[in-house]
Amino acid sequence: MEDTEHENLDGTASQHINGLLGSGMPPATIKSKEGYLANTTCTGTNPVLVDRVDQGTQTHIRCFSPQLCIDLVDTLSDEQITGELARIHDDIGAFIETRCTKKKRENSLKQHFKHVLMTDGDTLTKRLNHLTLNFSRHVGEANSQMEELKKNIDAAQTLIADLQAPVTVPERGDNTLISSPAPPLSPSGTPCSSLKQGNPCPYELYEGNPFGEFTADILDSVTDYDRDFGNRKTAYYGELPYKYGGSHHKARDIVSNPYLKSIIDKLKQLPDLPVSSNSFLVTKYDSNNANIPPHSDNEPSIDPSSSILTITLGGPRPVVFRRKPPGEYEKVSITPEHGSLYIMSRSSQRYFDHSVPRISREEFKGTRISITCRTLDDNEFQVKISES
Ligand SMILES: O=C(O)CCC(=O)C(=O)O
Ligand SMILES: [Fe+2]
Repeated sequence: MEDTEHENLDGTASQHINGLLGSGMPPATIKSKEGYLANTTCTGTNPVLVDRVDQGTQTHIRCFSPQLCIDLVDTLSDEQITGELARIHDDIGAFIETRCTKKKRENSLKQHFKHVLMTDGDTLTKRLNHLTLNFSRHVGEANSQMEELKKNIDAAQTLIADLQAPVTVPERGDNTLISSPAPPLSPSGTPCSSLKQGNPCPYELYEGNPFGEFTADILDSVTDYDRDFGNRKTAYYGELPYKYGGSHHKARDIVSNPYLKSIIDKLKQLPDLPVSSNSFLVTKYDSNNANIPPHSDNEPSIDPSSSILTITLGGPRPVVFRRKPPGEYEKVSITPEHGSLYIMSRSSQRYFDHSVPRISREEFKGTRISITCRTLDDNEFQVKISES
């Protein structure tokens, strides 16, 4: 900080010592003639300079202390006071004439240092405000950089998960799922026939309708939906919380929904289908407008080796799969029947998205409820039940 000009009490201008406490600046020297207070040869130790440690830089500094000056005025001799005043006032003759008594001169000197003290106080406040402002700006910038970093980490984790997932490069004309184990295919014809030859199929149908004995109506009546997305309602059950696309579901024990549990128990007993799912999302499509937009189930929280199994109960709704660019934007759709199960691999999410689009009123044949089962990874992206 530079030395500042300030008005003396009597209206004359003089530079004053401006070694701000804590400012880290070296103490300024008194302007022309050295006064008694700051004159080391006079006092031996230069008492108006105090040692401080600057908090910002942790450096040791010597600061001018106007308060110490005020305290010392009482100890000065007449001659010393006059010397100090001479340092402050250019026209000392005129000054002495108007303030003749020693007491008055003492007071004048004290006033001078009080003024310095206050001016320094103001400067300090301004500087502090300035620093606070700068600091908040830096904190703001750091926060947005942190957000950006989090997004990048998420994206990187997804990429790593995708790369680590077992990918079976399909033979030309091989329309099987992009991972093993492959469950039995539906006898109802070859799926994915509309995909270009050589492109792997994003789903596989489990043979038959293993969940035909269950009903959408009963499941609906016993299910406590925890999210209403406007276009669909969902209820989540699982031992870990589940986070996707800006939504967050708390962990909820599936035993609280015995009907759903009996459906999952059945799923776990299906032959040729090892199920390690620990996360169950019930989604209700109760009108022609109900839908889920195109998306991929590619959250880092889903175990890279997880299969994504979807059980359908109730009315038919087409599920559309699209091959992601680069390449052709091919579409393939299925209409899973009541009681059926379709399976996607986690790795297929890298190549395809899927959706349940709106349909016309005429096409709507009743509420569809799907149960999507996934294996969530108990990794850093998940908060344990106890913390949720
Ligand atoms: O209802 C369906 O078949 C799809 C549900 C789905 O894609 C999801 O929950 O991520
Ligand atoms: Fe999905």
